[in-house]
Amino acid sequence: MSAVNEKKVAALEAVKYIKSGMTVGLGTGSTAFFMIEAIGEMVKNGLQIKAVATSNETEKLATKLGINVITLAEAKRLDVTIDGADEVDEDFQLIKGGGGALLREKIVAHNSDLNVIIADSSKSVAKLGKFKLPIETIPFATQLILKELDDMGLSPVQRMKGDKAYKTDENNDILDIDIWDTEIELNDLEQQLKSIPGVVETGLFLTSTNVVIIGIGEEAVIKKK
Ligand SMILES: O=C(CO)[C@H](O)[C@H](O)COP(=O)(O)O
Repeated sequence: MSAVNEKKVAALEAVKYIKSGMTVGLGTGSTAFFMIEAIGEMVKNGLQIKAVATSNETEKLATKLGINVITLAEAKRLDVTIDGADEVDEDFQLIKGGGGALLREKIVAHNSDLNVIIADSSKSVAKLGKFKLPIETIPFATQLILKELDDMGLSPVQRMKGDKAYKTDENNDILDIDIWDTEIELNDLEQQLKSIPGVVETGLFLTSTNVVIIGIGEEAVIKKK
């Protein structure tokens, strides 16, 4: 079965967590797309929810599908958030941010009672780091952070869109770094990266995930913490 179908299988399983009256966090990316599409159908059939979007792209799609999108400030707290991931390991640790929405995604996950991650089978890994870890940086500091991360042996590459720097929804930059060979433990790495002034957030999601749903062939495999 194709990755696209596996994404859909995982998304359709995840939306079973959503009930009327809930406030729901909507993730970003091609897997989250199927979840948002399914919620749009459920809303047409009478489901009543409020939703917080993790990106402008997700907000646009959700609004188009008739989902009631509110701000995080209005929501205050979310019942459940469903989002994709670039990599997920056996300990529910993630790399996220391939789609550039890691900052809002991490804020929404932090403010959610339950975090459900959906992915196709290629995202399930024994060790994080084949996928380059995205780091969101303030443009004023980006070039100096590039040098600092290079000195740490993390081979940073600034993400580009054509010949211009890629910009996040918050108008920040993204540096993609190579953590595969680093001997720094992931929690320490997260702390070290976050301690560099100008680093806004990293794509390491180490503790927020409660449920992982992986599409494997026709089947949705559910793992709970
Ligand atoms: O973190 C993300 C966006 O910032 C996405 O969840 C991640 O990149 C996975 O995307 P996709 O479902 O398209 O593979």
